[in-house]
Amino acid sequence: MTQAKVHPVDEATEHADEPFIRARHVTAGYENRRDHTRLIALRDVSLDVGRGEFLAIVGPSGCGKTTFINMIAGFVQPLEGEITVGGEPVSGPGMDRAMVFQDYALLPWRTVQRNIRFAMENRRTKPSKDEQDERIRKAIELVGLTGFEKSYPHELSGGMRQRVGIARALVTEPSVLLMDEPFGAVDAMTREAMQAELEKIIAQTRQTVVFITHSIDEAVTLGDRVVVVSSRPGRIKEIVPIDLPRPRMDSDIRGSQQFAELREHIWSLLQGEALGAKREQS
Ligand SMILES: Nc1ncnc2c1ncn2[C@@H]1O[C@H](COP(=O)(O)OP(=O)(O)OP(=O)(O)O)[C@@H](O)[C@H]1O
Repeated sequence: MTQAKVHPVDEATEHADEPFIRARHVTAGYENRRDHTRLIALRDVSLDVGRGEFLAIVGPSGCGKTTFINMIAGFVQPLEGEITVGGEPVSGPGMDRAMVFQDYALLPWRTVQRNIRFAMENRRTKPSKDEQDERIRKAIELVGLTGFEKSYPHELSGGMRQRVGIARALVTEPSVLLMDEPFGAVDAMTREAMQAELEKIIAQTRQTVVFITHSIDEAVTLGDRVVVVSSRPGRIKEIVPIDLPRPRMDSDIRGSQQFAELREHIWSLLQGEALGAKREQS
């Protein structure tokens, strides 16, 4: 893999006060046409994400995390409020935003190279064939899959498949990377390796990242800030700044007192939510 220039934390957060993604009083939900009811997934969420910031989101199952990033992606429209990216209201999907899914969402009949090319096909404005080839080569190099261009997904491990998913997201050179529990399906060791690689990749590409995870460790390891969402209908419970130096995969940082305190604090916020949800059900 190409050696990454790893940036210190103050560089990563220097733009955090210059909002790039803005959610203003966003409420989202889903209509049930059969019984004419409406489920509110998220209520009155306002949040700014700085350009180049890595924002991690944690919260109990069903609190609306996926709904939130689907709104940034333009797949779901808010019932109330507005989301803007780079000052423009989000009205649908666009090349400036790319999603990485937990289940990789690769096309099994296509090679690695052709899965990545897929992101640039069927677009109104797309790069020339030569430019596409060059971008695919670079993306494959960035995620460390050089030599596997002609492999099919079934010939790859889970971690390698997700690297293809990441390369496919990077190849359109989006300004925003949306990641929905991207390492949830890989084993614990691969997960740690992928976290380290993602940290290096983002240090090079400098995208703004919104990253959903169920792992507090992962959120503290990767995030410039961690948003803790309450149980459904999701609201922002607390935004925790993570002022740890990078790279965070360093064992001195992950084993530090400060890391442990942040983990403990987020855990206590989430524990309250899990217990709250139980009380509501009984
Ligand atoms: N397409 C849909 N139609 C109807 N209801 C939906 C739809 N998508 C999500 N929901 C509901 O909206 C709520 C929020 O779902 P969402 O997937 O956003 O939560 P989440 O926090 O990402 O959950 P998890 O952590 O389990 O992935 C849930 O109650 C879910 O059942």
